Amino acid sequence: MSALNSIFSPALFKDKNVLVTGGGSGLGLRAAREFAALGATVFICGRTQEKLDRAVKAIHGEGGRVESVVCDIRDRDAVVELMQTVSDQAGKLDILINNAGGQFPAPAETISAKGWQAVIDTNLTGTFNVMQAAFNKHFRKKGGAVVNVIADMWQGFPMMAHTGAARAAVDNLTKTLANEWGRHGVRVNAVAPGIIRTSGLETYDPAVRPMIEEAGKQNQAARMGTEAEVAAALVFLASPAAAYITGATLRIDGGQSIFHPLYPPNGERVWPAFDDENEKP
Ligand SMILES: CCCCCCC/C=C/C(=O)SCCNC(=O)CCNC(=O)[C@H](O)C(C)(C)COP(=O)(O)OP(=O)(O)OC[C@H]1O[C@@H](n2cnc3c(N)ncnc32)[C@H](O)[C@@H]1OP(=O)(O)O
Ligand SMILES: NC(=O)C1=CN([C@@H]2O[C@H](COP(=O)(O)OP(=O)(O)OC[C@H]3O[C@@H](n4cnc5c(N)ncnc54)[C@H](OP(=O)(O)O)[C@@H]3O)[C@@H](O)[C@H]2O)C=CC1
Repeated sequence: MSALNSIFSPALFKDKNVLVTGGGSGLGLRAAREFAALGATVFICGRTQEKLDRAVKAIHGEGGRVESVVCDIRDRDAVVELMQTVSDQAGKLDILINNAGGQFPAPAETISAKGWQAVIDTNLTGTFNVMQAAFNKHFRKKGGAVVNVIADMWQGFPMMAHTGAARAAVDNLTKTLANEWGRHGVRVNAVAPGIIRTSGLETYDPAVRPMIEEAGKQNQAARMGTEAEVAAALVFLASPAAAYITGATLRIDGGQSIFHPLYPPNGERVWPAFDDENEKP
């Protein structure tokens, strides 16, 4: 069935139910399409009905099974209800892709109290709300797999102090919950995308886009990542191929997070003569 040229077996997620938060757009939508194409029944959630409706239409158009639920992950009660809806409609949840999130670029000194709180509530508390509710309703008894989507914040996250702090916290939560829930058969991992060309980037102020375009080339691939490249990692970590992987964070960033001044991106070299010497046939 797959219109996505997936390298994974088409029945990989047959009889599996997957929840993708923020599945109405960008990375979440791409992941939802991949899971559906690989046989899963997919639930997507987000705050905006129209976005979810468009996503459902797209996945149905590809022959996939998908349901949508409007839910703000910051609202604990709504998240508990979301898990009940999955239970009522599908009986169980097997995989959680904790992808919903967002922030706004701003120098730290300008972030308002409300702005800080909104980003922490969304990316840290919201992500925790969904994991906790999924565990209590579904995973405690039957196990499952969680993949959290965080960000490349290992060198700090200039212009993104709020989300850098929240994502570092989720990196740590990933390890904590992998330990706490392992005995219940639950694996908890994360992916850390670098800069990925998605519709999400278009929500940012046009004034910062040139900076993002430039930052997107600062990696060994010298380009932004694609939604498909992140979705492939999400599928892998959620699949039985990753049965022995838990508490890990996979960086999908073309090497952005391991930037080294001796080997900057774009093939530039600090000592070209040395390089030329080595490259003689
Ligand atoms: C910088 C170079 C490197 C770039 C690397 C990029 C890597 C990451 C990319 C991505 O993640 S892609 C996109 C993901 N999608 C988004 O980020 C979408 C946009 N973000 C959101 O919707 C966030 O979830 C939100 C901002 C937390 C929205 O929360 P909420 O709906 O509650 O927001 P509001 O009620 O509108 O605002 C609350 C509070 O926040 C302040 N605020 C919002 N936007 C801005 C802004 N652009 N600049 C300054 N402040 C902002 C807003 O003003 C409110 O505070 P007060 O004004 O009332 O004090
Ligand atoms: N693109 C990139 O370069 C990178 C992205 N990321 C992260 O990856 C994830 C996906 O981003 P991307 O696809 O690029 O951007 P999008 O903005 O397209 O995706 C974010 C999704 O999350 C949903 N969402 C946001 N806040 C909430 C909330 N409180 N409750 C429920 N759903 C919510 C949005 O839907 P709605 O607004 O309808 O609620 C939207 O569908 C985000 O966490 C993002 O920060 C991380 C690193 C880099």
